[in-house]
Amino acid sequence: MAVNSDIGKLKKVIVHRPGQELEYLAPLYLEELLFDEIPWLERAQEEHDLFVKEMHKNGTQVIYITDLIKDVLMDETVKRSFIEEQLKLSHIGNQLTKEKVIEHLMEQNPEYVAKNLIRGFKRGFVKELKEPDSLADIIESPFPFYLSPLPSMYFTRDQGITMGDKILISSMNNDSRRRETLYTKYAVNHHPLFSNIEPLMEDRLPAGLEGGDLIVASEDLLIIGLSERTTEQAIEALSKELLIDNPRFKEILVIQIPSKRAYMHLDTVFNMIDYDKFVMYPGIKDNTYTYRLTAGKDGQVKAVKAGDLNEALSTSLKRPVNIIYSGGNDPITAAREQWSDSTNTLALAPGKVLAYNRNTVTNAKLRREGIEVVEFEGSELVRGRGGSRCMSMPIEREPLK
Ligand SMILES: NC(=O)NCCC[C@H](N)C(=O)O
Repeated sequence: MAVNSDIGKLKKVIVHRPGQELEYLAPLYLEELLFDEIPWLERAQEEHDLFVKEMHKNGTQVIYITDLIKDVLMDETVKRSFIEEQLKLSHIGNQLTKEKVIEHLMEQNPEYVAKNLIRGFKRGFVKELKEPDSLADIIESPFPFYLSPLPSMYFTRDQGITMGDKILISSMNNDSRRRETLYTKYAVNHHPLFSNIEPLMEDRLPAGLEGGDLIVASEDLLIIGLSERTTEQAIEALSKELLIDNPRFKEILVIQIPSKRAYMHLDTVFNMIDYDKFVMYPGIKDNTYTYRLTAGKDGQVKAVKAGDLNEALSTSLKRPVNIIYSGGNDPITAAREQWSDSTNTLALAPGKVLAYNRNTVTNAKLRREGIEVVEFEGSELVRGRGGSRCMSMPIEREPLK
């Protein structure tokens, strides 16, 4: 089981079917939970099922993260530790209340725990467990949750990245997404599915490194986005690990994109779709910078500016590359389709991508450039600001020829 590219035929992938967490979204705290709009759950689930169906047609094994967690929570010790770690990151201010919630969850079956820690718990829930008599229980607060919902849970890409036979658990930039990675961590550490995949760096990664910023371009080359979510500190720590301490790549190419909500990760504006083809949102062309990181002679990572993106990619991949601009030649269309994740396609195989059908101009352009585009409807899913790449965590791809 390994991932040595971002385009090899997709064999196994981890996803999350959106659940009731989307019904806990409300306008007052949308920004805090990193959403811009409120999706309609039933339709979002139907769309997600279509997304999964297309992957099945491609011969991909699709695994739901909640199923993995249900399995690992059968062990009572693991269950307690998972619940306790989740609650450490909660808004529950009173220790007794926290203990009551832990005991309540320990009495529930693994499915309830796996799903409801994603859905979240409202503050009013405490009344079912104990007299709300502590200051923390009764305090007036505009935020109605003891445990926030995790509405971005269906963007499994961001939660972990398989590189070769190792997996890196992301260190999320925002508090509101931090609990998501506990699902990945517990699956990786306790589920037999991961018996051949080792975790990388464990808890040694500084905050600010999310999967949407990483592209395993080849066995030798890792591309990392320096973005709103991924910091230079985290990139430096990861490069030291991957280039010097436990060398896995010959080179890391950093692509710095504008730090902006609409482009929160590299894969919202730039993506690899074939051996030599990339799709990119043209609106960031003039504000994108590249840096090449390699192992220096002194046991330190050496960074140099890598210049023009096309040249940098060609040099790193040792072949000429074709950067295909999304949205046609019209800046308004390009910006509209970027907002709807036109570049956020998932490679099912080299030159074959899964994409939202709404990005008609980009999809037509990709086809003209020889890419096979498989479409699905994602009008509700897109409201969370992510496409098929964001919604998938590949754990096995066929090696490239
Ligand atoms: N790789 C991605 O670009 N993921 C999309 C994440 C969307 C989520 N609502 C967020 O803002 O973090």
